[in-house]
Formats: sequence, C-alpha cells, structure tokens
Amino acid sequence: MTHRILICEFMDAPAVERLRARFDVVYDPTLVDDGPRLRAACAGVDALVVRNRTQVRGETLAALDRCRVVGRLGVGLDNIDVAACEARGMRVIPATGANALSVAEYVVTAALVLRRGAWSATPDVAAGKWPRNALSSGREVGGCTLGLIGFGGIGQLTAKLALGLGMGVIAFDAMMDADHPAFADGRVACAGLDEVIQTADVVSLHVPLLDSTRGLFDAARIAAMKPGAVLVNTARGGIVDEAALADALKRGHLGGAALDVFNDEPLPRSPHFEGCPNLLLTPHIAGVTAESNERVSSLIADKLIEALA
Ligand SMILES: O=C(O)[C@H](O)COP(=O)(O)O
Repeated sequence: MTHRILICEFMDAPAVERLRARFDVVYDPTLVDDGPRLRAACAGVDALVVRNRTQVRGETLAALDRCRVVGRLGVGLDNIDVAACEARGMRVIPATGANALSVAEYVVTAALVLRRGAWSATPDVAAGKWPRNALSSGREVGGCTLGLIGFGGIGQLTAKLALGLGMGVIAFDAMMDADHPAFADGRVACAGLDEVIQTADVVSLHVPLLDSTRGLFDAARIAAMKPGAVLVNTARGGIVDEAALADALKRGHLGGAALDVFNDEPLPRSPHFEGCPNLLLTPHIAGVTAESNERVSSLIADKLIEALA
C-alpha cells in the first residue's frame, strides 16, 4: 500500500513532486489555518510535514492515528510535543543546518543596517530633504563586538560571517565550556551570559525556546545591555520581553533592535512598537529564503523517503 503524506505548510515545489512520485501526497498549505480540516486530514497519514506554525500536540497529535514520522521544515521544535510524539512511536525529523546561512545573513545584515542607520533616509531623500548631517554618526561594525547567546550551528555560522566583517565575537552557550571544539580555533571567545549581555555591541539570540530560556531577555537583562547596543532576535519570541525592549528603544538605552520572532505569531497590532526608533520587524522570515526553502524541503523529502522505505 502506498504511504500517505500530509504537508500542511508551504514546501518547495520540486521536493513536493519528488514525494508525489513515490507516495500518496496531500499538499495543502492552507490547512495550518483551519484546525478542524487539518485534524480530519491527519487521519490515516503515515507522515506529516510542518513548518513552525502547526502545533503538533493535543487534538492534532491524537488525530495522527497512523503517523510514524513528522518532518519539520525548519529547526525549532517548540511547536511539536516531541516527547508525546516519541511516546507514540513517531520520529520527529528537523532540517538541522539547512536554513543556517539564511539566519546568519539576516543577523549580520541587521547589525550593519541598525548600526549604520543610513537606510532609513529614503523618504526624506526622496522628499528633497538632505539629512546628511543627521546621519553622519552612523557606526561601522568592524571592530565592534558581536555577542552570541547560543553557539550551535547557526550561532557558529553567524560568527564566521561576523569575523569576516572584522567584528570581534564572544559567545555564551549553556551546553558548552571553553574546552568545547567550537572554540578550539580561538577566533570566538567563550563568555558568561552576563558578560555577553554587558559587553557586546550587538547581541544575537540563537537558543531554542525552553523553560530555561523563556523570558531570558526580561527588563533587567535588557537594562543590563551596553548603552547603545543592538539586539537581534531570530530565535523565538518568548525569549524577549517585547514591551521592555520597546521601552528601552524609546528611552534611548538601546541603539536598535531587529525582531523576526514574536510571542504571538502572526503578530497582532502592537501599539508598544509604534514610534520605536531604529526597530526592524520582520514576519519570522530570517530562516526562509528561496535557497533555504529548497535545501530545507529537499532534506526533509530525502529523510521521509528514507524513513518510509
Ligand atoms: O525553526 C526554524 O528553523 C525557523 O522557525 C524557521 O522555520 P520555518 O521555515 O518553518 O518557518
């Protein structure tokens, strides 16, 4: 009997076709927004493919009466009750590494844009103003310190790009000490959490959302950041107190912030962000580019073909 695969969020078309050539595939990226239809579609499938929005837990998990594999088109697993899946004999397969370059490029771009400040000038320049003096205090990234909270694959690739721009890099990872091979070449300094927060000019988060990281960047830790520093969050929204961050930007304590992830996604209208200077908000897209979608989708298609063989 042909195995059945349900894909309920967007996936790169050639990878979907590759799965269709072998399996009975339902590809419907609208299902993620329709719980009852999604649960009905889960019955009898051998594999489910999700991104970060489908909550694989509770009723949805119960509806997966035959499923053996959950393919995750990304790396964060906070939308999946992994323990409950494993207890039901389901393997959870993330696309580890496949979107790391997209995230790393997003982080260094945000660091460059937020420190320099010049790209906000478009409306003024088009309107015939010439805000050259006002923008003359833009800062370079060369020589400043990038502080990474979390030094796994994405953090390490971000460090490599930042080093190429002449930044110094320090990193804290709760799972690594200074003897870890990731620090062996001496280019990135292993640091404590407080040291990263207090000394980095750009702080970038690369930790999963866990009980131990939820609320990590609360008002006190944001206040402990270096005056004028920039915060980049491509990890998970629950890690940063959004209202405290907005307040720190408005008070001028922080020099800028880029948030790609939010406590509630899609982000509802958020008055606390209105009027925040030097704030970039993006819709959970740091890990998604044409290239990464291709890599992530192709990797998950390969793993499903292997797992269902
Ligand atoms: O965990 C991830 O990799 C990011 O959330 C991106 O995942 P997505 O491509 O499923 O949005």
